[in-house]
Amino acid sequence: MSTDISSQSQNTQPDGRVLLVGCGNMGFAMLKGWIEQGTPANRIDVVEPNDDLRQRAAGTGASVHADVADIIDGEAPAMAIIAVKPQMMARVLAAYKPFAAAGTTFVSVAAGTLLGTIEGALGQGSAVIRCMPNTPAAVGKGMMVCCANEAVTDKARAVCETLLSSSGSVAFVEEERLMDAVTGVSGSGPAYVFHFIEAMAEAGVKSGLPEELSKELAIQTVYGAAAYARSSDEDPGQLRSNVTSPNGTTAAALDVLMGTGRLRELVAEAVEAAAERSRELSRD
Ligand SMILES: NC(=O)c1ccc[n+]([C@@H]2O[C@H](COP(=O)([O-])OP(=O)(O)OC[C@H]3O[C@@H](n4cnc5c(N)ncnc54)[C@H](O)[C@@H]3O)[C@@H](O)[C@H]2O)c1
Ligand code: PRO
Repeated sequence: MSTDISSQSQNTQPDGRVLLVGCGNMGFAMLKGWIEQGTPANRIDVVEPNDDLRQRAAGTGASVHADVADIIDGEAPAMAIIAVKPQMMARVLAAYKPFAAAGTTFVSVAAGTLLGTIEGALGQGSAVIRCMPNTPAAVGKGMMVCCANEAVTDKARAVCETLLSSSGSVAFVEEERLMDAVTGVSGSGPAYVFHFIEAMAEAGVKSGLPEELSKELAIQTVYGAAAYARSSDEDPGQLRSNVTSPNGTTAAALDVLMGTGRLRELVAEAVEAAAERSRELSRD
């Protein structure tokens, strides 16, 4: 599903500034990732109306603005990343139409907002990429999945990949409908994993561990297992099997987790619920 465009010989740095619109949970996670991974802060503008969040963004060195009016008469950015709530997209995008007309490529991270809806709000023929990131982007370990409309040039696609890859892994899908399932797995996924960490830590306490120690064991176990799965040639099923001695402690636990109607079914149900909510948002 990924498109490897990073090997193209053309320059994939943006020919201009990068604009981030909305610097809440997801916007700030991406901003932090870009800057920590080397994107120069002095090339980034942020529009964020909330005073505290704008100050937080300013702390990265980016130029911050309370309102689009502060920048709309200036140079159009090469790329504008829109990270506001899906319900606000139409109103917010309308204010950025001049940039779209001037050739800015827009990257929307809004769940469930279709490429056609975004293009409609910015003006027909506008270049739009839909992206589903996740918050581990804040530490350079995000998963960003993108889908571009026909107006996006190969150069803009490559520039988008370069920018986003400073926050983690990037993949492109050609079929937009896949973005709903992507949202259910990697977009919302960190919340499932954080919940699993909470559950492991609570279970440790119930089994007699001190709270802080139990939390540390839960976090380090998830972190270590993910890092191992990432670097290993063996698939996760084999890695699980390697932990599981016949009739041992892990087997006793997996008898509980892998029973009929247990974790696999529960996760499938949760992922499908998120994907269905993404489809619903696209119909709003
Ligand atoms: N949080 C996640 O894990 C996550 C993951 C993937 C995608 N997303 C998507 O990211 C988007 C933002 O989600 P969030 O969780 O960061 O929400 P959030 O509420 O934390 O952030 C949205 C920000 O937009 C700002 N805003 C409101 N009006 C604005 C305007 N006119 N101009 C500029 N900024 C404005 C708000 O002040 C707020 O800080 C959503 O569309 C969501 O679907 C979020
Ligand atoms: N957070 C957003 C939501 O919950 C989109 C994916 C993760 O809607």
